[in-house]
Order: sequence, then C-alpha cells, then structure tokens
Amino acid sequence: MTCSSVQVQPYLLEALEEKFTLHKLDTTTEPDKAARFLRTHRDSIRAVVGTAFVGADAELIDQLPNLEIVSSYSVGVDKIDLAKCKEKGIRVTNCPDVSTDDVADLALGLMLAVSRRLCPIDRYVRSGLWSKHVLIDFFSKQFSGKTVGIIGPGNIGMAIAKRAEAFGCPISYFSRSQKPACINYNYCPTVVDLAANCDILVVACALTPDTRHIINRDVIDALGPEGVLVNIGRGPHVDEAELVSALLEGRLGGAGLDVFQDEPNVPEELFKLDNVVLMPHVGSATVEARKAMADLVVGNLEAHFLNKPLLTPVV
Ligand SMILES: O=CC(=O)O
Repeated sequence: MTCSSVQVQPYLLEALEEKFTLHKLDTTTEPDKAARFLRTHRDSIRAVVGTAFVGADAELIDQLPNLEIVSSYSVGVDKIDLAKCKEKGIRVTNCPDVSTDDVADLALGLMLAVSRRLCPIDRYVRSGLWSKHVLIDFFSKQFSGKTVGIIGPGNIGMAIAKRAEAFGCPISYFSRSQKPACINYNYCPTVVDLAANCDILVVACALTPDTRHIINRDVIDALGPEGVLVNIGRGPHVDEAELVSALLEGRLGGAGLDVFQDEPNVPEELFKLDNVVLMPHVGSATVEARKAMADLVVGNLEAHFLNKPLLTPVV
C-alpha cells in the first residue's frame, strides 16, 4: 500500500502501519524521489491512500499494475481519475459525512470573520494600538439577517444553510434542479441569479468539469462591491485571477477562502487585503473529523481485503 504522507495525521499512519505494509510517498519532495519510489514498489502496491491534495491520477494508476483500491482520506475525489478506475476495475472510497459539521462551521466562521472584520481588528489589538488609544475604523458589517446564497445544497451546503438560518439569514440556493429538501429556500436557476440576490455567496458543491470556474467574472460582478464570496469547496471552482482583480479593484466586497487554485500557493496580492480571510484548506481539520476519516480509510481497506462490502464506495 502507498500513502501520500502530506497532511496525514500520525493516527492514520500508525493504523496503516499496524495492519498493512505501508510505503510512504511524500510528493512534496523532488519528482526524482517519487519516480524512484514507484520503480521500487510498483509491483507490490495494491492500494493507494490519497488525500484532498494528492490522489491517484491516470499517470500514477498506469504505473501500478496491481492496484485494486484507492481509499481517499477526503470527501472530495477530484484528485482521483474516477473514469480510469472504473475502466480498470479499481475500487475507490472516500470519507463522506464525518466532516460535514466541521466544514459547515468553518464556512460560518469565514462569513463572520469577513463580515465582522475579525482578523484586521485582532491585528489592531495585538499591535498595541488600542492600548495606545490610537483609533482605527473598526466598524464592520452585520452578519445576522444577511441573505446567504449556497451553490450546491448537498450535505455540507445544507449544514451551512441550517447554521445560517439560526442567524436569521434567508437562504437562496443554486443547483441543477430544485431540491424537495430546500422547500423553505429560494431557488435560483442560475449562479448569476443567485449572486445577484444574495449578500454572501458560498461554494459548497463538488468539483467536476461542470463546476470548474462556476465563479467567473459575471458571477463576481453580480455579487458586487458589497458582496462576500466564501469558498470551502475547491480552488478551481473559482476563476482566481478574476477574483483577485475584483478584490483589488473593489468590485467585490470581500472573500473568505479555505481553498485555492494551486495549493499551497496563494496569490500574494491577497495578503495585503483586510477584507479577505485566508485558510490553508483546513475545513475538515479537526481532531474529531480527521480521526473519523482515518477510521473510514482503514475500514474501507480492511473490508476490501476481506472481500466484504466497502463502507463508503465511490466506484
Ligand atoms: O477538502 C477536504 C476533503 O475533501 O475532505
């Protein structure tokens, strides 16, 4: 079995080491090292443990002739070539549901942090300016009661909606069709329509070819200079160059971002903007969620090798 050790907690590595023969591939090191690793282990590898950052693309799959299963330590499976896995009869599992609350909590945290300007005001206190009686403009925008627009009312989207409702926020949503579970929410048939009719727009859908750049210039312009974008989905959901110019030019009010196009690289222009809150893709990074995810990764592998039904199959 192989495992990308980036962002993988010791608990998972220990469980994998205890139950399987684990080869760790750290893809952040030189490509040469990865090539050597694959030359040495390619024939013995029957399972790959991927993450939200490194999965199993066609190139990796083609190099592993005995690969049977990819067990991903993530909800999203956009870093795995699912079509290739289907074609080759390779099983794929993920970690749904167990991080839903934590990702939704972070989305609310980002909405609150951007609206109430928590980060710059925290920096003001830390800098000692308050105790020197230097006043800054620390007025912010009310969050309660603002209209929240959700792209993708799946488990995470609905958990965000439920939380925002508790703040008195009316909910609007976009998905390909109206959802019976969203009877109390306002359906918008296009993302531009949704952006034009909400104060805070949240990306909570899966990344697929259809949802790549679902946030484009038209959507950003519809959200406007008072609007806030929150992305807890995937970086490529957003046309990042358009987002950066809109923020720099004041055409968008603010952004709370947990994910980026080319992680771990974040556009440096954003560093100087006080209306932007930046997180290093940590939506599910609570001790509780990551433990439950690790248990699912190991449980799926055990089920597979014991010829039992997979716990959370994707393919
Ligand atoms: O991004 C995190 C995940 O997919 O679990």
